Amino acid sequence: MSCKVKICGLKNREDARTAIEAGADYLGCVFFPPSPRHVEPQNAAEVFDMIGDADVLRVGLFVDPSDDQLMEVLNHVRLDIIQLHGHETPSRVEEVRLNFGLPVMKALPIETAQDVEAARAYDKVADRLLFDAKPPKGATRPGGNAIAFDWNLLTDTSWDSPWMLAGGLNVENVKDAIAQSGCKAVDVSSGVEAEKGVKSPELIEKFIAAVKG
Ligand SMILES: O=C(O)c1ccccc1NCC(=O)[C@H](O)[C@H](O)COP(=O)(O)O
Repeated sequence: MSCKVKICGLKNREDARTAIEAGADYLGCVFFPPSPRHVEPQNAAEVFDMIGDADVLRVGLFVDPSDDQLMEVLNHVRLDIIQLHGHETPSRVEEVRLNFGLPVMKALPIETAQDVEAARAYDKVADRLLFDAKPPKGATRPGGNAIAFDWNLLTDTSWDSPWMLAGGLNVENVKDAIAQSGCKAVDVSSGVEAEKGVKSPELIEKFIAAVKG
C-alpha cells in the first residue's frame, strides 16, 4: 500500500480540488488565528465540501482548544479527525475523544530521542500520532514551520497508534523521509506553498506524485 498524504493549511476550494484530484488522502484546515493558514469555520466548510463522496478525510487542526472552541467549529464543519497541535496532555486527548466522539490525532514535537520516548505517553491514548519537528524558540506557532527533524529517530520504532510524519517535507526530500522513517503517511504544508499561507497547485501535484509515483 502506498504512503498516504495529508495536505494541510488549505484555505480555498481551488486548492482543495487540486489536492483531491492529485490523490490526497487527508485535507487539513487550520483553526489557529496567529497562523497565515487560519480559516474561519464557514471557509473550512467550503474547502471540505469539495471532497463530496471522495475517499478523503477532513482534518481540523487546533492548538490547546477549549471545548467551546471545538464546538464552535464543529457546529459549522463536519470533521473526520481532530488534530491537537498544542500542549494537550494524554488525559485531555482522551477527554476530547469522549466529549466529541471523533478520532484525535495528537501532534508531538520531535527533536531528540527523548522526545520520541515522551511520545509513548500518547500511544494508544490518541487514535493517531503526528510526529512533527519541535518549533524553534520564539516561534509564533507550534507547527507549519518548514523545519525537519532527524527522521532516523523513528527508524525501526513501533507504535500501537498509526502515525504520520510531518515537518519540513517537500518534493525533494519526501522519498528519503519515507525511506528513513518508515512512515506510512506524510503531512505537508510549507513545502507545497509558493509563499507562507499560499498553496502552489504545481507543488501540491508534484509532492503527491513524489509520494505515490
Ligand atoms: O500550519 C500551520 O500554520 C500550523 C499552525 C499552528 C499549529 C500547527 C500548524 N500546522 C500543523 C501541520 O499539521 C503542518 O502540516 C505540519 O506542522 C507541517 O508543517 P510544514 O513543516 O510547514 O510542512
